[in-house]
Amino acid sequence: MVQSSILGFPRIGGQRELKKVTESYWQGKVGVNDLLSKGKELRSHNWKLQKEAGVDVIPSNDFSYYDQVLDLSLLFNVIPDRYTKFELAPIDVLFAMGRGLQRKATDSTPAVDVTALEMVKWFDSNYHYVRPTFSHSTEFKLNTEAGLKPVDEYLEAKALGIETRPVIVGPISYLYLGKADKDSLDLDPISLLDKILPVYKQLLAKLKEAGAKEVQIDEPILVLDLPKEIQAKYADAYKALAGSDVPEIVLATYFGDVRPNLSAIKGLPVSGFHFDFARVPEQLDEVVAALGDKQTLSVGIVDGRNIWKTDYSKASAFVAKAIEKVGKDRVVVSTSSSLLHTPVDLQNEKKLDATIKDWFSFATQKLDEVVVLAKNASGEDVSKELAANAQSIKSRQESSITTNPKVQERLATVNESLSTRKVPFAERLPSQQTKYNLPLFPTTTIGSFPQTKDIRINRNKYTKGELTAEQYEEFINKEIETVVRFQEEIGLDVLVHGEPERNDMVQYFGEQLEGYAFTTNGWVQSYGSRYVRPPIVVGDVSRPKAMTVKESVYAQSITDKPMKGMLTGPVTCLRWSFPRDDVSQKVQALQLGLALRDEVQDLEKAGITVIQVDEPAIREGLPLRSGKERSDYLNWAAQSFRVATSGVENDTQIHSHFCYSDLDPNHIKALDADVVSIEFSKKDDANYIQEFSNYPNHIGLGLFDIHSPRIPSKEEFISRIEEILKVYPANKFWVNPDCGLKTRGWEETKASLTNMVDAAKHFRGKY
Ligand code: MET
Ligand SMILES: [Zn+2]
Repeated sequence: MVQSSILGFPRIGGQRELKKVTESYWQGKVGVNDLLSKGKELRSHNWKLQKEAGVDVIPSNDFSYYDQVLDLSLLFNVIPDRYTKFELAPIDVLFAMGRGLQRKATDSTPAVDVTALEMVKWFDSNYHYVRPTFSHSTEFKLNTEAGLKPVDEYLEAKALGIETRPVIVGPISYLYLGKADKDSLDLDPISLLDKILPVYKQLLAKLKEAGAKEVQIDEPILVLDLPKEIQAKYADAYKALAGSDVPEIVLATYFGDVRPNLSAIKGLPVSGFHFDFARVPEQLDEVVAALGDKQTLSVGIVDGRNIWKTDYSKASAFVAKAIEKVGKDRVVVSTSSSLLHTPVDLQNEKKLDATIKDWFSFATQKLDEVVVLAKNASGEDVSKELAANAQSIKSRQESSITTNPKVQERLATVNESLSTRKVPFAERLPSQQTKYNLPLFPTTTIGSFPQTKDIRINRNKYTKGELTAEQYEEFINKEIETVVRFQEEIGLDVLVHGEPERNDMVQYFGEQLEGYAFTTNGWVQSYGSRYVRPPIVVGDVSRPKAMTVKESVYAQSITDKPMKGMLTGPVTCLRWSFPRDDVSQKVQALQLGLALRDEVQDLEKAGITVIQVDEPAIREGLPLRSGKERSDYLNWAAQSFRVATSGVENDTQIHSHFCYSDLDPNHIKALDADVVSIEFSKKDDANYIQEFSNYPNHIGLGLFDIHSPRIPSKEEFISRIEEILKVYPANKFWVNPDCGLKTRGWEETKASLTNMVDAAKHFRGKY
């Protein structure tokens, strides 16, 4: 019998239950018991769902209140000292590491003020993990203060009558994805392997004691270009872990091609491997050749990263090929990765066009997909399911919704001159300086201001038809005015309108572009309690009419300061959508570039001549391995940005913005934006800044963390700027936060920005 499995299920709940309860907990509206019992309820719901769908191998410990990597850090006691000195409850230590904590002293508790740990993209996905941060004083041990999460959750499922396979990130990936803390910069995390292995071993032994027969250990770094030294660690590490005192180990990789690292995993004492064949089907022959004769092969063929229905006929043929090679008993049909990256349930979509909806499959539907494929491979009769599936696949292939000849004709006109500004930066700069006459250390923000409850309520009312278009516009204009007046009051130089009309920086555009479908409830976790609702590219993309001009023009009309127009760049629109799988990403990005080019030019015509085109997702789209695919990507990514932005006059100032992860300075330079803001507050890396010192275009290095409610003082800003000035010149130095402020409250926003502007003024006095 061929078995079915999944590598993980979304934990947020079909109605974002996890977000609601976590945020209520942070606000002190509910207690820790409410939080914990909601978590339990969600886990139980998800396990039962999988059981009822007939999934054979059901994961546990895929749940998390914030991030599964952070959970491991807490469990292994990888907790920098700065988080332990306040005697916080374990769950609060977890949240403090994840998002920072600033709390006034009370009679019984001391004041707390700690920044968050660094948050980084999980491979090429839009999920973020909290980076394990090690120092010489890190003392690995099982931190049992809050129980032992993997064991407790295993037992919790068992009590419901559900046998599960606990999942944890493996030791080499865990260390490799981490970094040294500020106080221990000479420390190479991987050197800690021998110290962490016994703790992993202890944990595995406890799982075995609890009854777990098998664990899923994720080693996703095996799809990266790994240095030989790292590859070489696998053999000994897994020899140390495996044994009769621990459960069988299934080692899982995903998101890419494992072949260049096959030597690292060949012969490991594990019971089986999981590979991502949805992404890289070509690796089948070679990975099979590397298997031992008893090792199982988990065939990740149902895409955990996208929402398209699996083509049963293709997938079955693939599974059959795998079976032919290793036999039925050793094949498990699985999702390519955890389903964390897909929305919970298509059935929650009431508004999707029925034809299009029939092309999709969300996490809950993917459960049925692995089950049907496994049954089919086992010889059970699933002919009804196969026939229905064939019908949906055909309907999509033959649909006219997906093609627009006009878009395709225009795409053919894209060339070098369409993607290059009229003159180089050095010649644009003087005309921009004359036009805007900005002081040294010009201050600006990244775009969004707090998305208050009031904004959400009014947007909701408008969506439901309870507000007319005029009423809603009036409301938005009032919000814009508040934001504009505040910025004038504290003396910011280049203003923004605050983006109150936008639910999300990608969805907002997706909803206005042709070729897109969007969901009402298709939430996916991005980080912590922040979820996004990616729109879906279903066909050729075009822009029927202006998308942002009205709000920007209104904002400009009420101030004399320059008003920055705000757009989301083509690559980010694509990366934060579910892309088509029937045409290349390059084609989709260039189509978006053309649509945005029209928007940029419409803004310019309307008098908005500072225009920011955000590209925070360029980095995450970078193919995980170096080589042709990566260099091609960099070319088309930069080109689509330039297609969008190069049609403007010399004195129009193009800004761009990057956040979330280290982007190679060369990739930023390839965009030729006049001003670039880069998230920087948690980086502390002088070498990185240095890369820009000889770059003529202007840079704003993010000066404070917008993911945290904490307020940096003016002095803190000053010393931060002083640090940067040691390696970066004052004459092209912009002053701005890390990113947009939409997730923050007004109180901290006001205080932080005021301090930031005051610090800029301090330096103007000195230069
Ligand atoms: C994730 S980048 C966000 C940029 C956007 N303009 C904002 O301020 O919200
Ligand atoms: Zn950002």
